[in-house]
Amino acid sequence: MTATARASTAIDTVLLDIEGTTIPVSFVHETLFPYARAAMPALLAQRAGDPAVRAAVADIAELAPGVPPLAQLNEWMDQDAKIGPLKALQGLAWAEGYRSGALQAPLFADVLPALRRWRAAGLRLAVYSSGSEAAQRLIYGHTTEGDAAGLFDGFYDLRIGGKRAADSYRAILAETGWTPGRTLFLSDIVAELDAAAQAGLHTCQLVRAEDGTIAGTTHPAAATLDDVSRLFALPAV
Ligand SMILES: CSCCC(=O)C(=O)COP(=O)(O)O
Ligand SMILES: [Mg+2]
Repeated sequence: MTATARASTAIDTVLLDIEGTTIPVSFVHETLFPYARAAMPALLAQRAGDPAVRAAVADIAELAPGVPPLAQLNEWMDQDAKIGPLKALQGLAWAEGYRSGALQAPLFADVLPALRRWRAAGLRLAVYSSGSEAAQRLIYGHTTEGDAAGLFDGFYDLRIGGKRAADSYRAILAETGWTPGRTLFLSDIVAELDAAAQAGLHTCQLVRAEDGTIAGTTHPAAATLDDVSRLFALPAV
């Protein structure tokens, strides 16, 4: 693996992480996660008949037999566990926050202009996050700069597998038919980039000053999506 981008490579698809890549870690950890934690007891009690809640509770019972669902969810939230039923229920909790206007997602300032430019130039854009597909559509549908969800062609979540496993990226490639050598994965987390690189994708680490991201040494690094444009010869300002 090399930390030098191959600028001559014709990238046609950009797959993006969310937290720490397009949206500050602080928004997820200091706004979204506490909002979901506070909403969880009422969500379980008042919407127990909702098929999505029932399915998540059934998944919890299978993963943690005999543990009360709320206790298990609190433990997972304490651990920041990336696990399907927690992510599904967090997404349901956030839906109400976005609907009421209590939640609005702050994109890093460079994100929307770059995504619009890339998209206008014909690049395919997709999201891969541990947050549920519904939560991904919500966060991009309710940014402080308006609805940006339409910029993306695909949304991939834990259904495909965890972000630190190379097989997850292989599964996305198998499902979409994308060419790995023309696909660029952007994330702030080196373990995720390592997994994507193992599957043959190009990688670039977003090292966000606001998040205090620690730069690795094994992937090209960029402070903004404009830097990504320069490193990978994507349409730039
Ligand atoms: C859909 S925004 C919330 C993201 C989330 O729940 C999370 O755990 C962060 O995951 P990511 O894979 O984007 O780092
Ligand atoms: Mg991230």
